[in-house]
Amino acid sequence: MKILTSQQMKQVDDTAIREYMMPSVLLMERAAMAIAVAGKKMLTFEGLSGVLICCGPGNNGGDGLAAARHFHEMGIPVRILLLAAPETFTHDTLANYHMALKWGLETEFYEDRKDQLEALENWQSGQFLIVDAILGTGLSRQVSGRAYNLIQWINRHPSPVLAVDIPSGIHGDTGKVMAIAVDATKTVSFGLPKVGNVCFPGAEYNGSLSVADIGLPPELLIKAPCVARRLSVADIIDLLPDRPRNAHKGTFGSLLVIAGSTGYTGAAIMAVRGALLSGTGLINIAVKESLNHIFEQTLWEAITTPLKEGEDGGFSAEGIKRMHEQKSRSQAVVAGPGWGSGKGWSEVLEGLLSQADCPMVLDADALNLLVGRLHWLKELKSPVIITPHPGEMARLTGMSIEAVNNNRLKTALEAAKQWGVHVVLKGAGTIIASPDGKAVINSTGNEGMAKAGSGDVLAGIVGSLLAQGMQAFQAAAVACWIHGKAGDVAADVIGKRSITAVDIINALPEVYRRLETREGFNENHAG
Ligand SMILES: NC(=O)C1=CN([C@@H]2O[C@H](COP(=O)(O)OP(=O)(O)OC[C@H]3O[C@@H](n4cnc5c(N)ncnc54)[C@H](O)[C@@H]3O)[C@@H](O)[C@H]2O)[C@@H](O)CC1
Ligand SMILES: [K+]
Repeated sequence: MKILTSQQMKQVDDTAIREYMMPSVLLMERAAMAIAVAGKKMLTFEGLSGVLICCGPGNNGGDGLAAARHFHEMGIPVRILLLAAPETFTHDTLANYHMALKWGLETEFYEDRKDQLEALENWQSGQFLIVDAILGTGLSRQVSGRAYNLIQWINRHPSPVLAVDIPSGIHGDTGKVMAIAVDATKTVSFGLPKVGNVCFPGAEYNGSLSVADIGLPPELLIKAPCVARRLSVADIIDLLPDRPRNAHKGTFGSLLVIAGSTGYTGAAIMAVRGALLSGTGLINIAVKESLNHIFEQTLWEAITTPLKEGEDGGFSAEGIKRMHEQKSRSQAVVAGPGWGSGKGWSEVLEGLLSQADCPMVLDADALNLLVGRLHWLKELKSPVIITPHPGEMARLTGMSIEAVNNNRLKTALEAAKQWGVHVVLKGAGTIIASPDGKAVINSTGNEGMAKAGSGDVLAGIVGSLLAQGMQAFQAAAVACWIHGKAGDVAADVIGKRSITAVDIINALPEVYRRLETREGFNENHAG
């Protein structure tokens, strides 16, 4: 599914209005009907007896005013709170304001007075639904003053909240919370989801997210430029490499994992286990000689290449030579998990990047080594995928973690373009960005996966799919989906709190089994 910026969505709306002769009030009417249908279900489900609709001056408020008519026609008591004077309304919002009056509805101005809100609280004995039509994709500045206070009141009130298009206060292009945002129970977005609906932190505020058809011409939606996409189960099934019946282990590629050091052997083991269970034919793990016995004993299915150690981490010159020989026999490399901070690893990394003759995943300590050495990524011969979490991304870019998180999509896209690598910016709603400007926002996974070792498993899955011949961007996006889904499957069985990286690994077979048997997964648009 496509994800649009506010501007891209507006372009679609404008083209529908100008070139497809769709009156803008008709689009608003369809949007309002979708809100009324969703709202009616919430009223029934929660046993509520009225709808309080909070309307801003823009078209988002117009959707709310039009929805008021539909609720009224359904016989549901409606109360309309206006945040701005009608003189400031957009054309269609004003039209719907007048229609609401003609339909016999009353409106009241939000005075920002305590007694007004106290009186509201007891309306319908407090049993009402709140419709948030304060701000939509036209949000352009920090929320302050009366709008801030009303949103604060909405968030404190026990009523369920239905957000129109996007929760008010979430920036449509970034997902950033503009000082405050409505914490919705459900959000109905129109046409296609906006970045703010799917990018965290904004995505957290949707509650459950659905996308309503408001009658925009299908061919316009198909042609519409988008800033990112979201992969469905069908996409994942489509993208996964075929497994021919007459395959041999060479068919499924050979992966070299360069990982682990004293204190961090677990990281290497988890990366290899993630890769093993993702279908690679042959896995070779390049490790320090002194640690070899650990891998021999724990990773029966992998081959180990014990290498002479360097003075401060990494390998000796002879060890590095052997590592390159092994690399030349591999279709993909995973480097970095559990390296530790020894300076010797920088030689290993520089060598890998200067002779990058197969696709490579750089994770964890390999990323820390790249800080201040991003020029090593210049003139890469093969695709490189980096998998930073926001902290690593902040160190790599020199931005603050807050700045990274406030614009995750743009940060990943710009880094990918500037450094010429594929970027997997981890965290809720992982962003996968390519150097040529493509992006995917991942929909799977849960907070239970925020545990040490989880990233190592992901690096292993990406490496495995690369070794099986997938293109770098697709391998990264599919791996993130599968990794997240394994976390979701694990959460279903043991709950989120207790999930460990090993549980994610153990859930991988079930994820692949369901994909292979095309067994349905519950799609969750809100991710
Ligand atoms: N034809 C269309 O374009 C359609 C638009 N639709 C709705 O229209 C919305 C977009 O409408 P608009 O572009 O009018 O934008 P909004 O309705 O989001 O509001 C923009 C207004 O809010 C003000 N504003 C911006 N930031 C503010 C802040 N922080 N605090 C207080 N006021 C602020 C602006 O000055 C402007 O007056 C969508 O989210 C969707 O709900 C739907 O009706 C479907 C069709
Ligand atoms: K809204």
